[in-house]
Amino acid sequence: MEYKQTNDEKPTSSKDGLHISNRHLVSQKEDILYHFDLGTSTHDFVAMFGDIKFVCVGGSRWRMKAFSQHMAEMLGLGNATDDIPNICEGTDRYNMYKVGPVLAVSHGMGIPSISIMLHELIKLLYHAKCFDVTAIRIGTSGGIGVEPGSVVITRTSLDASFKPYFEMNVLGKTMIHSTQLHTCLGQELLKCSKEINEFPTLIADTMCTSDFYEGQARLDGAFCTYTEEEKMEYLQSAHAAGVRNIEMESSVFAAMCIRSGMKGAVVCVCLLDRLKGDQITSSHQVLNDYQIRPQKLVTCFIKKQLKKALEPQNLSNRV
Ligand SMILES: O=P(O)(O)O[C@H]1O[C@H](CO)[C@@H](O)[C@H]1O
Ligand SMILES: O=c1cc[nH]c(=O)[nH]1
Repeated sequence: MEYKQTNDEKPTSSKDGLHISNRHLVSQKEDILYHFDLGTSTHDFVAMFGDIKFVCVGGSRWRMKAFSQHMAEMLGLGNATDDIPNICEGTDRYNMYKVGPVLAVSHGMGIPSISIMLHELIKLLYHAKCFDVTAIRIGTSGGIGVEPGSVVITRTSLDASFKPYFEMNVLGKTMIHSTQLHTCLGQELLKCSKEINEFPTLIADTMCTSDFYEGQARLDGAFCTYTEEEKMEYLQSAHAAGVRNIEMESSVFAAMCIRSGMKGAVVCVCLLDRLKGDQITSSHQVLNDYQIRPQKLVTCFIKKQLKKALEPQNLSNRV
């Protein structure tokens, strides 16, 4: 097996904006973002998206719509009950909402789904000439040794063998990408949680798996080849390696933030403690309350950043 470390990737084009590293794309006359149903010949990306500073992504389309409605109210750009149009209504793959400088996009479940979305999102921001963009995944996860309802801000995304990188097969070769999230951004988010002071929040490593059942050592999938003791031993070794939650997209999200030059953070609420069980038994109301926690934290962070950008000493600087 051949390994190729790609962290020395040279951007083919970046100016001071987002990096893309694809010389083929630069010479292409038109770029169709197929899964967004958007294209550079049919849409004016600079006019539509040029002011974007924050991109928030999450698995569920309903969560991302509710988040953008909440954001509209918090930024004084509307009411939480106002309808916000889905920019990608021509396709049922992903939903996209824009509220001022904040773009909210759903990504479905798992690495392949978010990876396709991120390729098109990064190209969208590049074509729109966006710069200094912060990307945050707001999600749900299974905790390891933490109280349900706790929010974990990811330090590094680890794979199922607790390795701190994302492996991808390209042309039959294994490419390796770093999965460390932005340290200062994580600290800023933790500060916001302290200010909100409504739910426990911690910075820790997150394990990213390619499956919800066997991939996360559950005993309640359609198939299971291990004992309860083996499951517990695996989860305990994840805990010993520094993992405090498990989800399914953080590795490629972290890798693509680094490759594109976006500051990236992953903020996930824990729906249960996997050391105590596998099934998610909380009521809809409790789960809904949990799901809102990362949104509250990220809204607080974005509001603070926008306020800071408007302070006289920062007005000449970029957000
Ligand atoms: O809450 P979201 O963002 O969907 O993420 C988590 O939930 C899904 C599994 O239920 C996986 O996609 C996992 O990463
Ligand atoms: O246990 C869980 C809960 C949410 N999402 C996951 O990936 N795992």
